[in-house]
Amino acid sequence: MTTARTTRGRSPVLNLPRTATGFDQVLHALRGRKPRRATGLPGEPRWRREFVRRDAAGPRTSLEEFGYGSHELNHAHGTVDDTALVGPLRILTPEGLDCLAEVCDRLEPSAGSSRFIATRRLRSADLMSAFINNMIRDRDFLLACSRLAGVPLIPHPLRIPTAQINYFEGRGRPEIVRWHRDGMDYVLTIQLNGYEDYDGGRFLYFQGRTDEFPGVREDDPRIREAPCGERGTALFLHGSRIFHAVTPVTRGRRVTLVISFFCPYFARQDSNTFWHLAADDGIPATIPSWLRLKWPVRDPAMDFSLRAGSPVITWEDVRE
Ligand SMILES: O=C(O)CCC(=O)C(=O)O
Ligand SMILES: [Fe+2]
Repeated sequence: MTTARTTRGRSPVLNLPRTATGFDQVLHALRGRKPRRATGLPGEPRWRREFVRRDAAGPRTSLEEFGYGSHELNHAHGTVDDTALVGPLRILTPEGLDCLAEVCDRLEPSAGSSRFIATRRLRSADLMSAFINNMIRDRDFLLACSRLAGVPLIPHPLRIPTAQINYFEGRGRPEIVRWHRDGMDYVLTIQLNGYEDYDGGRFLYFQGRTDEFPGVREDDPRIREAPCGERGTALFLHGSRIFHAVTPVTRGRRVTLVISFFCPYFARQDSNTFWHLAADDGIPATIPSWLRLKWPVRDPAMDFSLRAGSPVITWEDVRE
C-alpha cells in the first residue's frame, strides 16, 4: 500500500499514495465502470428541516493562508471566494445526525470499491435515499452551507459525485483515501463516527498550494490533521485547491458523508475535469453529466438550480 521511499538522512516521501494523474488517470477512466445504484430504502427516517442547526459555524482558514493570491480567486458581487477550510463545526442536530447515520448504515450493502481513491464508497447516495436527497436540497441546509462557504451554493449538478458515503473498516484490505484533491470546489464532509469508534482514519491536509505538493515529505510541517474526531463533526473544504488524504483505519469503523456543491454564479470557473470524473465513474457515465454541466447557459443561477432540483440561493441570502 505504501509508496514511501527512504532517502538517507531525509524523512520518507508521503507514506500514503497519491491518486493517479495524467496517463494513469486516463487508464482508470478506460477501466472505470458506472457506479451501481440500489433501489431505495423503504421505511427510512424522514428528513425534517428542523434537523439543520441554526448556529452552524466554525473556525475558518482562507485560501490566502494556503498561499493563493487574490488574483487567482473568484470575485463577484463584492465578495472574494477565498474560503479554504471551515471547521470543526456541527450542521445537524443530534436527532438529525442519528437519522443520517442510520440511513448511511442501511446503504452500506450497495457500496462498491474504488481503485482510483481506494476506499469503499457509495456514489449518488441522494438518488437512493429520499432522506439524503431532501437534506441536500433543503433550503435551510443549503443556506447554512452557503454561509460557511461565503458564496451561494446548490448541490452539484453532475449528480454522480454529489453525495458520496465513504466506508472504512479496520479489517482485511486497508481502506484509505489516497492523497488527492477533489474535482469539486466546495465540499462538506460529515463524520458519522468519532475517534472512540476506530483507530487511524485521520483526515490529513496539506496547508499549501496544490503546485507545492509534489515531493512533499512526511514530516513537512504543512501536513496537518483536521480536528474531526467527534461524531457529527463537519468540515467544509475548498476541495479542488487543497490536497488531502485519510490514513488507514486499523480498528473499528469510520463512515463519512461527503457532499459536493456548485456555485451557479461561478459556473464557468467550476474546477472539474472530464478525466478526473471519468477515472472515478468510467467514460460512458461521465459523458451525459459532463454535457449537462458544460452546456451553455443564459441564466446560470436559475438554470443550474433547476437542473440540480434545488432552491436558488442568492448573494443577498448569504450576506443576511
Ligand atoms: O472520508 C473522508 O473523511 C474524506 C474523503 C475524501 O476526501 C473524498 O471522498 O474525496
Ligand atoms: Fe476528497
